[in-house]
Amino acid sequence: MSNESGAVSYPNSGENIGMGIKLMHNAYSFTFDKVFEHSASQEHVFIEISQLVQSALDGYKVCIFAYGQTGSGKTYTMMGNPELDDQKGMIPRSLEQIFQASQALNSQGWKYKIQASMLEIYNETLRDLLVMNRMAAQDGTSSKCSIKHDDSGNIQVSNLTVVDVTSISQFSLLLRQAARRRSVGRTHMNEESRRSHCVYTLRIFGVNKGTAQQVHGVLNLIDLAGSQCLNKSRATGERLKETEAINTSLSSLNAVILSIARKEKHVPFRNSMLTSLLEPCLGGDSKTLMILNLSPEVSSTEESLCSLRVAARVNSCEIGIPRRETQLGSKDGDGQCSNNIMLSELSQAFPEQVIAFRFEPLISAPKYCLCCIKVQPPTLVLSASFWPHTELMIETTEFRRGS
Ligand SMILES: Nc1ncnc2c1ncn2[C@@H]1O[C@H](COP(=O)(O)OP(=O)(O)OP(=O)(O)O)[C@@H](O)[C@H]1O
Repeated sequence: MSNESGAVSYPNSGENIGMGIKLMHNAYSFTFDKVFEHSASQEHVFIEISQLVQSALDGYKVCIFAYGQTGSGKTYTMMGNPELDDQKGMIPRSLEQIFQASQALNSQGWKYKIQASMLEIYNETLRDLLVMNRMAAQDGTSSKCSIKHDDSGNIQVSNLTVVDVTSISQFSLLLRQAARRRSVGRTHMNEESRRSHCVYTLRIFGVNKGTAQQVHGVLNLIDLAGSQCLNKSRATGERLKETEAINTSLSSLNAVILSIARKEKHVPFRNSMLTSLLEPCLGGDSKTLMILNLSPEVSSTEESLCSLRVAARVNSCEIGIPRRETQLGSKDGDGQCSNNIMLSELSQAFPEQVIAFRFEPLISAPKYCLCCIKVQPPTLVLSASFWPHTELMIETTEFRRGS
């Protein structure tokens, strides 16, 4: 099969196979963690991101977003056709994996609760895609969604419908409902263009009855509206207003990415709804992955080059250390752990390096096993296992961002 499609080609020798992409016959060349050729299947793409999805079940905040020019295949990649096995996109596949993996963990004492919410940002307004009474939401008689920052810097969306999801079929129904409600319009570039940014959120709460360990992970899957040159779009009226709003919010996203890449003190997260909502993913302790969709047509070269440059900048961003949200609930009687003592001992041993910790009583070990994940800049993680009245044991493991 040819390794060239329109203005885009892929190196077929050397160390960049599977990671390199070239535009306009080698005029511009880029390298990313992974580059898929146009013939790659949905399954093939999902294999690459499945480990990241899995880490939401382990208690991480995970954000996966698709970026690219209008008509380049973002919605196809993220949603695809959920009814057809080979065309299912990342969103239905992620939910299936979360459900299957959570069920497999039942045998180890884990019980999970999964909640879903779905919203779109249309012309700088938040719209709840799962609200029961859509008419009331549209005519303004129901409470409007808005972004709230709590005292600990976390972001909440007020008045957003959150649904407990108990099966894959129920989630599919919610996806269909959201897809029907998402703002779609016909444009010069795409028959069915999504005119909004869409955020699908899964909150995952896990409790282990045996160990009293709790995890709270979040999986954000985001299908951004497509960027589009105004003069190419031939948009007028409502479509023009939408295109301007989309381009403005994508410019804000680019400004945020540039600011993070330059390690500036002030990052302009609050300049748009999109960047306010993405703040915890881009500026915090999440594991974040960007999927860039490109149109291979020669006529799209200019847009493709802009998108590739944005992606290269994202690739160079250091967004912080992913943090796992997990804690040990108290256990009765025999199982009571002296957490505070152990933690303070450990913190004294390694001041300012302890960024996260988890308790994992091993089956055959004493109840007081503490596993501590420690970070030593730039990329080394020390993990220490600690039993009271025994020596601190330290081992080193390599730490990779985004894995
Ligand atoms: N890999 C693919 N295989 C088959 N069809 C595809 C693929 N990628 C995109 N398409 C088709 O191309 C068209 C445009 O794709 P899609 O709507 O996903 O683009 P988009 O980037 O989401 O556009 P917009 O930003 O305008 O919403 C759709 O008809 C879609 O089914």
